[in-house]
Amino acid sequence: MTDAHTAGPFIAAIDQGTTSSRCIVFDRDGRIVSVDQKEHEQIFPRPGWVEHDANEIWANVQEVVAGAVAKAGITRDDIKAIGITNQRETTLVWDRHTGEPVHNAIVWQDTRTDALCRELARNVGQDRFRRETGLPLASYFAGPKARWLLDNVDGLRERAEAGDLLFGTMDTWVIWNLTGGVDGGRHVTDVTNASRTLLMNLHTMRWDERICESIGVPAQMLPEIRSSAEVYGEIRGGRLGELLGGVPVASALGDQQAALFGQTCFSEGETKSTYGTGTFMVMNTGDKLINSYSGLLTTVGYQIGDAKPVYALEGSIAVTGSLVQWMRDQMGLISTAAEIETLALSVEDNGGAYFVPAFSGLFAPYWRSDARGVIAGLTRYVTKAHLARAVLEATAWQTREIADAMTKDSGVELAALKVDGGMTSNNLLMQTLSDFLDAPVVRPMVAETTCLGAAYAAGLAVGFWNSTDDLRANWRRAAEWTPRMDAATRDREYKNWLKAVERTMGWIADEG
Ligand SMILES: Nc1ncnc2c1ncn2[C@@H]1O[C@H](COP(=O)(O)OP(=O)(O)O)[C@@H](O)[C@H]1O
Ligand SMILES: O=P(O)(O)OC[C@H](O)CO
Repeated sequence: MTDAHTAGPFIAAIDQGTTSSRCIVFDRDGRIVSVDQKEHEQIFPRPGWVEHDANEIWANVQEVVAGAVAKAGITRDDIKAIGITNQRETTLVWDRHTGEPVHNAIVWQDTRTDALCRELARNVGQDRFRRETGLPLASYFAGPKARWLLDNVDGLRERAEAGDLLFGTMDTWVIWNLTGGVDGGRHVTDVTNASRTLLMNLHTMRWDERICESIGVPAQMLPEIRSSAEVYGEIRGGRLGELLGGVPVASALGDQQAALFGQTCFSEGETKSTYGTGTFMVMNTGDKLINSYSGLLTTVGYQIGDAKPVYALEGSIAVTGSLVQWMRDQMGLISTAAEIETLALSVEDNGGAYFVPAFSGLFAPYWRSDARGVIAGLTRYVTKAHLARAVLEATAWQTREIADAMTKDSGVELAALKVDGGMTSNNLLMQTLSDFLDAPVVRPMVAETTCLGAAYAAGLAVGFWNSTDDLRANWRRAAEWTPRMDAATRDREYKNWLKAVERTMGWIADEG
């Protein structure tokens, strides 16, 4: 991967993701110099529960940083800063004296706090959470996960109240370890990650005492909230201390916000959508904190140093790429993810079938945990090729529903959608997306927008890049799709999709 024409200095970025950790070294033009990546175990102790071993993750992070540095053939003097981006919401509590996690990390997909969230909604009400934190009460977010740990691990609440325990999302865990761990590691998070806890007040960018109290998380264990681009500390101690001691740790952004940054969506109204296991569409809303009435999340896009925070609206879709995996692994209808395109292209249309993959309920814009998956419109005519089309269309329609909600909430029509992630290699899907959105869809040259965003923020913090204009100049289009579908067909198909969505609701009794 090393590019012989690339000269230093460089910025490194760590992406601590849901399935793997990776480190990428970038040059001043935002080009990739080297990559190293390692998967970690997905732990499923019970149906609906998903955990990660935080020690394994920290070991992997050290390994991939060392790996990327070695592949680039560079030393600490060549690296001006390191940035962090991470799977959001995944929650960890550890002992500040020993550095040992008290339990596995509870992953964002984990639904064990469903009942707790329903109870909080009954006792405290949804509105207050929405108003102050921008989020609906849902098991997706970090605060209730921390409360679950305090309620379910012996002696934890007492230790938390005594100030012996630290809470963090994965940015916090990685930064604390990078900057010295038990030996003075910095206990910080950034505004984007804090905005996914249900504990931060979006108006003040501080922990909201009343909300922390109603969820039941003691303030003593919470990290300091900092901007997304500033020096939090330096790499110190351990294996990475030897290799990169003194390198500033200079950014933290939740991975979807990092992708917004890496896609250089710096102006109000600019929107990106990342197509991986799930899909996350994020629109920059500038200095406007827009309360969503359409089922979106209000969140922080980024904050560069002392500048004002930039807000965003987000539509999160739980199942997109994972539906393609399901067709491959559970149904055996394809043998690789890429085959879904060939199969879908063997027919003209969906043959009347619509597939709503509400496997674990529906995220945005519905937030219904009582929904379950449905294939509607089946007749004897439908083949596996039609189903392949319906699978791809499901991703495109779910995006369309979120785009509509964003227009409703923000008053801004989507001018174009910047895309990234594994599914964007599917041309049919990208064309379908443009058709359903009736807007251009564009993909950049550097598909690793998440790491790139973290690198950009770290580079800005240490003056490696001077302004967001420098970064914009690095963005290059690799591909563009424009709408080809007539309006009548689009409207008819959209109505059918919405009818299919209705049929998913209320499948699980006594939830919602
Ligand atoms: N050609 C393709 N067509 C449709 N889906 C694809 C294709 N290639 C990969 N995928 C899907 O994209 C996902 C992987 O994308 P990636 O961005 O690596 O995800 P994540 O970062 O969430 O792990 C998988 O769920 C896979 O099924
Ligand atoms: O690690 P990813 O790419 O699956 O992203 C997870 C999201 O941050 C969850 O909110």
